[in-house]
Amino acid sequence: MAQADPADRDRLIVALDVPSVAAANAMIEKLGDSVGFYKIGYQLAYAGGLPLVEKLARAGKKVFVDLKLHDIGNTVARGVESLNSLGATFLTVHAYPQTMKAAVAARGDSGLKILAVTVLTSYDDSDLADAGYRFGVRDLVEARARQALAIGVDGLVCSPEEAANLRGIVGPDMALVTPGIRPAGAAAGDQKRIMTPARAITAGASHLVVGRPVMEAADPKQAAEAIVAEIAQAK
Ligand SMILES: O=c1ccn([C@@H]2O[C@H](COP(=O)(O)O)[C@@H](O)[C@H]2O)c(=O)[nH]1
Repeated sequence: MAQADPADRDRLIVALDVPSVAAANAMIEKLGDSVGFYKIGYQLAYAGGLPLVEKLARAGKKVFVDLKLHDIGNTVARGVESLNSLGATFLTVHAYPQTMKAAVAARGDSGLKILAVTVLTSYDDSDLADAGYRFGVRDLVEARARQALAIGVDGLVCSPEEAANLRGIVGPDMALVTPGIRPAGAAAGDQKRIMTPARAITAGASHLVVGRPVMEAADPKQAAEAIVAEIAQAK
């Protein structure tokens, strides 16, 4: 397959959801140049994977640390300070005002960008009602996006279903990072608010987060390359 434009390639973020550093290294090796941006979340970070952030950054890859911080402001700030120097591009916090303010203040000018998780893509309106919220997904995502914008957060994690509406609210520059991506025919799994890569890009997503459709593919490299090709066609 022809070499992808690095700008298109870096709009795909592959979630390294694996149980060990050895499994992560094997997948990174397998994916080679097809992937330029990786996400490290709970599973790998808690299995000793945080040092991989620096290793990947030194190798010229971008890294999204998806720890979804949420605690009292002081603890969030100290956590962000510990992560500032790893060389990551993105760090997630939950979109609560105290949490977002603490994270934005603590990232300073380190270069780390704070992303606020609006409403998890595995949630629908009934999940929010079960959790005691009086808002549906669309309204809560929008309210949190407006708060994040006012606080100076660098980007939002949302479903691609909300991307077009949020792009109109936050303007062209803020990162809209969308999990819930499923190539045509792929199993949704526990994701409830999903779109194909092409539709997500057209809707205004800046980055697509993809885990299982790449990680569990028979040929992960081919799966990643197909998503990058879809991004290139849709932009
Ligand atoms: O709202 C959110 C926030 C984060 N995620 C993370 O993205 C990946 C998606 O993986 P898939 O296998 O493609 O479903 C995963 O690491 C989640 O923790 C999310 O899905 N939704």
